[in-house]
Amino acid sequence: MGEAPAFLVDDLKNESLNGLQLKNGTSKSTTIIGDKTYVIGGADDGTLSIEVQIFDRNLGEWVHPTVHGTKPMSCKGHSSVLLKDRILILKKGSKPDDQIWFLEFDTQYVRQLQKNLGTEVVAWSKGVTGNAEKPIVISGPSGVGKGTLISMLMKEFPSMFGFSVSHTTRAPRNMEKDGVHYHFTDKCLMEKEIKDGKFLEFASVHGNLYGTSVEAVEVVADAGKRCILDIDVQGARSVRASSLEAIFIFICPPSMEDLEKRLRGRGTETEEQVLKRLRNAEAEIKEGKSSKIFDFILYNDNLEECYEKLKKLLGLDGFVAAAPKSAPREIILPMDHSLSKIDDKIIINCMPSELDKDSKNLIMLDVSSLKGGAPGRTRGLDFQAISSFSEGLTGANQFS
Ligand SMILES: Nc1nc2c(ncn2[C@@H]2O[C@H](COP(=O)(O)OP(=O)(O)O)[C@@H](O)[C@H]2O)c(=O)[nH]1
Ligand SMILES: Nc1ncnc2c1ncn2[C@@H]1O[C@H](COP(=O)(O)OP(=O)(O)O)[C@@H](O)[C@H]1O
Repeated sequence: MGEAPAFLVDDLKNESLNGLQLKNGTSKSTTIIGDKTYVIGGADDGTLSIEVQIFDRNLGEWVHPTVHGTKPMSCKGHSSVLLKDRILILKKGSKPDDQIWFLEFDTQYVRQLQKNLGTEVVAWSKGVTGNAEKPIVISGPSGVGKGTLISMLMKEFPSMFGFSVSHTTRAPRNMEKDGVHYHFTDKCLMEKEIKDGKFLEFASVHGNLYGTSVEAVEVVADAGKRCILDIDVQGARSVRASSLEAIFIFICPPSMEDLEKRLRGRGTETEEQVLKRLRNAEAEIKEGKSSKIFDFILYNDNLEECYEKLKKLLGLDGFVAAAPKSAPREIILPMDHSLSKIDDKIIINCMPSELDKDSKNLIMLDVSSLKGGAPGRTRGLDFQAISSFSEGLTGANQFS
């Protein structure tokens, strides 16, 4: 059984903190971690901003710079709760249909970035469990058929899968559209955005920079879809080492001759680029087969057969494409609520409304899956409606 509520703050009680510069009309909450006090303030003054100021109690001064949210979001009313090394901020609804939003603010991550120059290190996540299935990472050498297989999957299951649109510094091919196949960008800008913490992973591949932004994955998750990432082996390794749980699939060619034929047949690269990709392919295949990164290795010899195997390992064989997709679950967080944290569970106690005084409204949020790393991990958090605190702790009841 868990400890008593470990830490819970709502509303800044110590207004005497020196130098507190949050705008008028903001609501504030504080969380203390070690020798730092994190003051979270949100304004509803048209700027829809949230800021986090950090007060170093040892030094007796504010740590600069102030941290701002990456997405403009009203945060006039909020509660915050400490979770390991991050603060989870729950935005209170101001409209009846407001949903719960989380703001993850990873203190380790902030500290790390502050040493460099990043300031925008908080990310909002909608309180939707969505499609709880893991994202799919697909890797393999250039020309093996990754794009072809992904297109087939997206075409057959358009409402189930969403493609994570990567950033790249390489030039667009003839048929490629900006924002659809890639976000085409330049090296300086992408390097700055990497420093600012906007990327989940990035790598230099065939002489260009490629990366998956936090936002690219969020867009897919917001649509309640399962995310597919087409990234190279280095990127797969980074994702594997991160807290993003995914299924890792490596696609192999039947032979180097076939790979070369496909790459040349596609006709999108110059001779020099083809040779570079073929040279890199050998190392990628060796790494893909021997490293422990990948859960599955698929040989793309006959395309249709490979596609069927891909569907099978994703549990899609025999799936009727027309079957209704279950809607993402969402919960509504009313203005009046309180938070308790017990072990890895947060219990949100929503006060009954005037009209419905007898209703019990407890929501249990399981945050055990939250690990360290960049913000943006609250996606897919599981929540359940429960009727009592003890039920939440035994986990006996399922959300219905
Ligand atoms: N690490 C990483 N690799 C990526 C990303 N996007 C694409 N790639 C990889 O970059 C490599 C080159 O991609 P591309 O230029 O589109 O050529 P293609 O593999 O021949 O289709 C492929 O191995 C992709 O999987 C990304 O966001 N991160
Ligand atoms: N199993 C296969 N047999 C023959 N050609 C294939 C097969 N799979 C893909 N191709 C072709 O190979 C080329 C490269 O495929 P593509 O999907 O662009 O590879 P990748 O995204 O891995 O670079 C394309 O012209 C595609 O039509």
